[in-house]
Amino acid sequence: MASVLRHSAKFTSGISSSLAACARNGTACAFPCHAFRHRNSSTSSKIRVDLDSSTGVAVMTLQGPPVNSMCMDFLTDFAISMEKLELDKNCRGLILTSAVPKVFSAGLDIMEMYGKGPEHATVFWRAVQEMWFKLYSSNMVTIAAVNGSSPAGGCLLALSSDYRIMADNPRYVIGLNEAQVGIVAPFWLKDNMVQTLGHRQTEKSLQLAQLYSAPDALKIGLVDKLVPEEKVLSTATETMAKWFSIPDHSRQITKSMMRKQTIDKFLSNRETDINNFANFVTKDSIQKSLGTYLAKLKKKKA
Ligand SMILES: CC/C=C\C/C=C\C/C=C\C=C\CC(=O)SCCNC(=O)CCNC(=O)[C@H](O)C(C)(C)COP(=O)(O)OP(=O)(O)OC[C@H]1O[C@@H](n2cnc3c(N)ncnc32)[C@H](O)[C@@H]1OP(=O)(O)O
Repeated sequence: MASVLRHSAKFTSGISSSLAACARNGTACAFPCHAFRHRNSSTSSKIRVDLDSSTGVAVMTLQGPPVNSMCMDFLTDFAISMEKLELDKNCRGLILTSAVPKVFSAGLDIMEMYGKGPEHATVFWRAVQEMWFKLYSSNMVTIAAVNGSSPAGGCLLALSSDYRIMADNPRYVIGLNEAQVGIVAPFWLKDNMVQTLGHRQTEKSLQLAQLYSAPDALKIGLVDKLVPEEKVLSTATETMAKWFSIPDHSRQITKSMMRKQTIDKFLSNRETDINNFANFVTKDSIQKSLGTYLAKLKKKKA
């Protein structure tokens, strides 16, 4: 990542230090509390992170136009940012959002899977796994503030968070449409979706590669709440306060208990999954599907 965390915090009063202590200890603290904030910012080309140490909330803003697609740089920045936040005692919660108008994330960058050899596929898939694993197994409270369309890998970010708030715009879509692209959602992401939607709904969604409009996503439980677009981030911040009212240790143990089976299965099969992906994605037939899909995406504009 090009940049490093810059510590721009200004310790201006005893009030701010007691709020920071509140954030560290995981005790309930009434916020938004705008006074005397401590802010740490980190910016890379694809991702910006702003941590407010006084509230314990970090906002990770995806800023890779045109569509926040997940290329290697994006995945690397994401992993480094997550590691830093996870180690930061001032950080208890993470909000994911996008600075790109109308798009949360278009998912994996198809160019990383098209016309590349097995070595690249291996490195790329490990990075994709790592993104999911870091978010899904995070100790932080994670909230996806989905302020635009969120297909495939974009939906992965939302699904692996603890709570999903989406902009109430029927033109924004979310879902796992891998089958449409000619590829297959990995087992760990399928398991993640089953936990959220149940088996039957997941099976239909995956086989039909369904992208749901925001209202339909709410109906099936793929997102938890719809709010007007301009309120997505503020609602995420308010929601965070509710999750922060639970002591960190008991919430974290509960989260890891709920997610353990999926994580254990992922860890035991991680290398096989990478090999499967590398074999699968480099097959001529899959490359042909990806090429056709890419051409369709480009043609849309013409
Ligand atoms: C045996 C099994 C073993 C292992 C598992 C195997 C396989 C699993 C493999 C993969 C899992 C993959 C998950 C994925 O994430 S695949 C990516 C799927 N993503 C999509 O289908 C989204 C496609 N994009 C869109 O639908 C739209 O772009 C949009 C709704 C997000 C935004 O629409 P806009 O109208 O605002 O923008 P566009 O004009 O469509 O796009 C602008 C620009 O960006 C390019 N682009 C869009 N999406 C991608 C992408 N995902 N990757 C790369 N490039 C993308 C698009 O072509 C335009 O480019 P140009 O400006 O025309 O050059």
